[in-house]
Amino acid sequence: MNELAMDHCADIGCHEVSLRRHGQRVLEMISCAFRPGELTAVVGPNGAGKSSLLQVLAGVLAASSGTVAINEKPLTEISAAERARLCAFLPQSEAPAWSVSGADLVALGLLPWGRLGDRDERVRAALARVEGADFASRPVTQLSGGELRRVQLARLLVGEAPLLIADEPTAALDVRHQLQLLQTLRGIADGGKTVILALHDLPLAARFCDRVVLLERGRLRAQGTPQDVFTPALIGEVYGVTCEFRWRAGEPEFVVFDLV
Ligand SMILES: Nc1ncnc2c1ncn2[C@@H]1O[C@H](COP(=O)(O)OP(=O)(O)OP(=O)(O)O)[C@@H](O)[C@H]1O
Repeated sequence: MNELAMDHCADIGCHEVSLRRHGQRVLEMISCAFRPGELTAVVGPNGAGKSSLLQVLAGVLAASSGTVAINEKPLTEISAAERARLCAFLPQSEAPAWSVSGADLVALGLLPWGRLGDRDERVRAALARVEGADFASRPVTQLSGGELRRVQLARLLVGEAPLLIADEPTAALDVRHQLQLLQTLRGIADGGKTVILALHDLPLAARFCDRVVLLERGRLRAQGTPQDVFTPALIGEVYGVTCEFRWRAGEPEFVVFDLV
């Protein structure tokens, strides 16, 4: 058996989750489920609650009420060490605290599994997935924004947690690396992992994701397939734009016409 694969799959669900931050209600009675084999995009306007929801799912923030459970076990009953083996999380932004090499930063993603004989090989393979071999020996404080993000993504990908949660993973990437990342994450989901992403890029979400969770001002506005959720009426209303979504052989063409 693979040395890392202790938990093979992760069903994660939240039930009536609400969250208050500094007295402000930022999530209100959110219920949704994420299954192995699925790539889900959490979308919505700025401030809708995407990062907050991802942090609650990853156990970084505790819900004010409601429950989050992985494989039907409440997150509150899962130890931090066990959670780290179940869930790899990439926050929206994260400045490097000190100047380690790219390879050492990626290797942090293996910490939940202790010392591994093939650490270096795993780190090399993860960096290769983001075309980041050249960053292995570079101090991370000397990388560009997109290069650093790719190293952080390699850290997300290096372990074998069955659940991957990434907050705006494509935000700093050029178009080639956005496509490459979504293809990689699609393949990871097809391999049986549960993958949840906050995304602003609706065409990318439509093209690669199985499911979309649409948040609006802390509430769950819609969830379903991209074709269910990405309708001009709904997206237009939630984002305050006029837009057109056309579907051609399952591929979306999305055009924003104007502000409303
Ligand atoms: N640390 C914090 N303390 C208090 N309120 C916060 C904090 N972080 C976010 N908020 C508030 O919570 C709400 C949801 O923020 P969140 O970051 O989850 O939204 P988001 O959908 O990820 O937005 P964006 O697309 O801009 O990243 C917003 O009203 C925001 O102002």
